[in-house]
Amino acid sequence: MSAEVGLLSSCPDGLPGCPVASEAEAEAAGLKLVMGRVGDHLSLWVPGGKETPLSVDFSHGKQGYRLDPERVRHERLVKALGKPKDERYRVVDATAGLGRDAALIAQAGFEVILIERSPLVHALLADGLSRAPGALAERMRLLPCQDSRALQEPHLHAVYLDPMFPSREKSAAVKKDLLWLQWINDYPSLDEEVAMLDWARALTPHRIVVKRPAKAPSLAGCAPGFSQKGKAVRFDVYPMG
Ligand SMILES: C[S@@+](CC[C@H](N)C(=O)[O-])C[C@H]1O[C@@H](n2cnc3c(N)ncnc32)[C@H](O)[C@@H]1O
Repeated sequence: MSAEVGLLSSCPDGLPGCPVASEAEAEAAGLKLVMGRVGDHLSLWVPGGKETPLSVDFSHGKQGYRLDPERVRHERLVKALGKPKDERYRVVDATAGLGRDAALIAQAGFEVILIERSPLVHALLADGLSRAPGALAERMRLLPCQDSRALQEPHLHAVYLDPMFPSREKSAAVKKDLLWLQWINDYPSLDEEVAMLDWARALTPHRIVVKRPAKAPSLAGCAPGFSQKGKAVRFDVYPMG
């Protein structure tokens, strides 16, 4: 079950959560997270906590560094996607989250369609995209908040999937933002994993790429054609022709 989030008045309208007048009120109510604006960034944080609030920023911090064009081509995700063929430059990121992987894909030269079904995560992502540098924002199109399986989009180079997977590490070792995402999102069941892979196949992209923790079983128990393996994560590639 997803944790309830305290919503300050600076949040966009219509988000699921519990309206609060202040961070202190959210803390007193025992809410695990609170959302509101910190400067011009829509942000999520632990009320009364010491951690830096989480927001989406494609220009600064770690994300800005990862998007350096020289670094991008060495990224395993970009290698897993391969080169576009038949003039197909579009990739659907069906589990867009905070848009970090989508930004890498866009920076590698693809047009990315981003889909995110969690309204809170979607709001953070939309806010980050509204401040993204023009060249990057032009290649990233965020669809309204929805389940990606509603989408039917032909002529794709790839469908990219990065569904939540329960971390085997203790909470302290899990990165703060990943842990907070785990609090507000549910893990997919095996049936949902199967449905996700079936949906991706039905779009007939050149390939499907799935991000998994290094030691996790493959999505829906379906063996990939090959994998780009790293220490912590791997990218399973399902070539489709
Ligand atoms: C692990 S996060 C993705 C992180 C992302 N790759 C990034 O770079 O920030 C998984 C996200 O997928 C979203 N998600 C899972 N299933 C989905 C579906 N069927 N349709 C749309 N979004 C989905 C979840 O809400 C969650 O935010």
